[in-house]
Amino acid sequence: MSLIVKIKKQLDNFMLSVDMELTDEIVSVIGMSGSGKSMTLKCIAGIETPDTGFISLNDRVLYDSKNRINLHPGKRRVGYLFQDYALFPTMTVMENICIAMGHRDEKKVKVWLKRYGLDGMADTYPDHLSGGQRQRVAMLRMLAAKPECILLDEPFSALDEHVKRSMESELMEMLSDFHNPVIFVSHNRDEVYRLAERIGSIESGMLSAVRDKKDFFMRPMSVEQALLVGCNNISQVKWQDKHHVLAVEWDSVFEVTDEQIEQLAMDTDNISHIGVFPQDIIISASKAKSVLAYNNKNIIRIKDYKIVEELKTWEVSCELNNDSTIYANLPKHTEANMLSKNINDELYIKKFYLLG
Ligand SMILES: Nc1ncnc2c1ncn2[C@@H]1O[C@H](COP(=O)(O)OP(=O)(O)OP(=O)(O)O)[C@@H](O)[C@H]1O
Repeated sequence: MSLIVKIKKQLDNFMLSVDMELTDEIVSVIGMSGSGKSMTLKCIAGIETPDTGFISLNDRVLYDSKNRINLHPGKRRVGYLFQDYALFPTMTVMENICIAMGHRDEKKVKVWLKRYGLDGMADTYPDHLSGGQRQRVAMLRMLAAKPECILLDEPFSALDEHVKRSMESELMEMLSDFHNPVIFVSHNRDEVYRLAERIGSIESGMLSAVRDKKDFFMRPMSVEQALLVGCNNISQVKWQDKHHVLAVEWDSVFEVTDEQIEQLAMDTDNISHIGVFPQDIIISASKAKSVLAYNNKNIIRIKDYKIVEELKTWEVSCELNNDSTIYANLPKHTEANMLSKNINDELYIKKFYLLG
């Protein structure tokens, strides 16, 4: 079971370049808005045509610019689930699914409908279904066509928050019998972390190496990857010597260990920025002693701060002398009044990432 995609396509403002190989697994493609995620899926599905390259699915060539092969979308055996489901509005649920099967097997469809909470809805038209029901029909229709690969483009974005989670587990259940490649595009970090096994990001038009999801989330390597995984405190750096970098925007020196250098996937010359997750910042004075071992390194001095109550955390936005801002997160169980008493004028950085 494999999907090989090696394509280039000139878009309005940049060249999209994708080189990836999937087996029986769920890979998530993430990236900023407009980075080319949907275009990548459309090229695989055959709705858009790359300028050059090659796409194959289980050894069937879907697209090959050199040999002028460009299979019609209907012949690719690629299931594509859009954000807006695109059911045929003038067909009932039964008809929508049967047309994808290529034949009418009402008995089988009724079993599927029952299994996915759509019992008695065979004769209903899409207009009369809720968002979650339409989503289930679209998923069943996609699977009824027996695809050899599935592309999911923001499949839950049109659903209410409480429906999203149940649709997500239903989708995972449906996919548990699907031993073929799946590509999943979503803006929602939690969703990506739960569903995907590996992740790749599109940065400046280029798909990065597709990495294990834990590694991707815990060890961002570039500024874009850092922002995508929530490591949103970023500063440019200048090397002072082999073990020290100056974070320019924060006017602070950070000590780089040999271990960090060994773990780098790039040359230290290519390090341009430093990134810190909001949860890796210690802001309370009571903890200061334990971190004094940092010996005046990995400390950022602040001028002022504001505390904003978020749903799950306290967000502390700290203003620096040069007016830049650093965000720290504290668990919700920290009392707000304790918080304000304990904040001093220094932030202690527990962990930071060197970014290229
Ligand atoms: N047919 C086309 N020809 C050239 N460029 C296009 C075409 N369609 C879209 N684009 C451009 O391609 C870029 C990528 O669009 P795409 O929809 O793939 O982004 P995306 O990463 O899916 O964004 P979002 O997360 O906002 O959905 C956009 O800048 C868009 O203007």
